Amino acid sequence: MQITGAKVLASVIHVAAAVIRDSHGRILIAKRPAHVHMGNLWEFPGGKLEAGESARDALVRELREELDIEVTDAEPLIQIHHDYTDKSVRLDVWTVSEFTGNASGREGQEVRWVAAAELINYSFPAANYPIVNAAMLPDQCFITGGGNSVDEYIARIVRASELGAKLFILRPLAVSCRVELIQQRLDELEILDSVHLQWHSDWFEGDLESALAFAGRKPHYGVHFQAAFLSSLLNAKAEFQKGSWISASCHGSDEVQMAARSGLTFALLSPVKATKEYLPEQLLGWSGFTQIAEPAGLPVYALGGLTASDTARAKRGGAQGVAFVKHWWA
Ligand SMILES: Nc1nc2c([nH]c(=O)n2[C@H]2C[C@H](O)[C@@H](COP(=O)(O)OP(=O)(O)OP(=O)(O)O)O2)c(=O)[nH]1
Repeated sequence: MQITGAKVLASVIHVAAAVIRDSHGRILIAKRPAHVHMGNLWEFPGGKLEAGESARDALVRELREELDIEVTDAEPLIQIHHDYTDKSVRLDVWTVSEFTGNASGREGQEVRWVAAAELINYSFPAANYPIVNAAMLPDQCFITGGGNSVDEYIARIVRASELGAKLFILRPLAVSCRVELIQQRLDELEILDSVHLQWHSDWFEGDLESALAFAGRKPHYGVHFQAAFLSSLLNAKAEFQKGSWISASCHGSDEVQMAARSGLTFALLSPVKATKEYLPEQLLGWSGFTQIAEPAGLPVYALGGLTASDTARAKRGGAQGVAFVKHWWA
């Protein structure tokens, strides 16, 4: 216990928790008992670290004790620091896709396998908002180039989705084209029902309200903003519609922190590696990226001179995954 002035602060409780996925991509959630902290809310299974225990070891032990499963592989997903009124927690969240055994509530707790998109229909503790986003987001984000013709633009998106792309940031075409035309063309394509489309704010000439309203049109729509919009987004936070994904491009620690405070779904952080637009001294490199992304408290994609083959490296460095334009659009 630490005493600062009139305030008595309990030390931070360090917790390891897991987003456990089955072979259908469903995620396991458990209901916290009524009498405990954050009782009756849903959680990602896990628990407190014991003295001297690593987060990974605690995760393996807790999942064995609580669910009767044996973890065979786990990778870090996101770290969250959250101050509740009565305690502060640090949640080390991992993705577990490989385990043996049939998960059951060994301590009598209700457990449920749910589709990632359904997570927003469950009540979690306040700290879990970014964890739910990280659980829903894929590990690659495809940013479109400008495109000189509508047909070519649509064909490239279809081709990428056929190859497994799940998240796109749609930048406006280089030629004049109304957003409704692209929307209509994309809505006709069944293959795009299961992908997420982040419409770039440039489609709306920087009009925040129109952009947010557009994002609310369909469950798989969202809107992506340049960093210049971050302070307006902080003010507009209350207007974000439940389920709409709102994202922003960031270039440093202050911007990423503002994106997190605004409650954005995710951020892009660049430039990690060399691109034509940046001088060598402006590059973050992987260590610079990790310093900003790891404590950010929201999912962050690494961007700048990267391709899909950098995904594992990015995740090791605290990223949700990688974002890229050139290697799929050129
Ligand atoms: N496991 C888990 N804990 C969470 C989540 N979100 C969240 O705010 N928490 C908080 C609630 C608690 O304050 C703390 C976890 O403590 P806990 O009481 O479940 O830990 P434990 O199983 O080791 O508990 P105990 O029986 O040993 O007291 O973290 C979550 O998604 N999963």
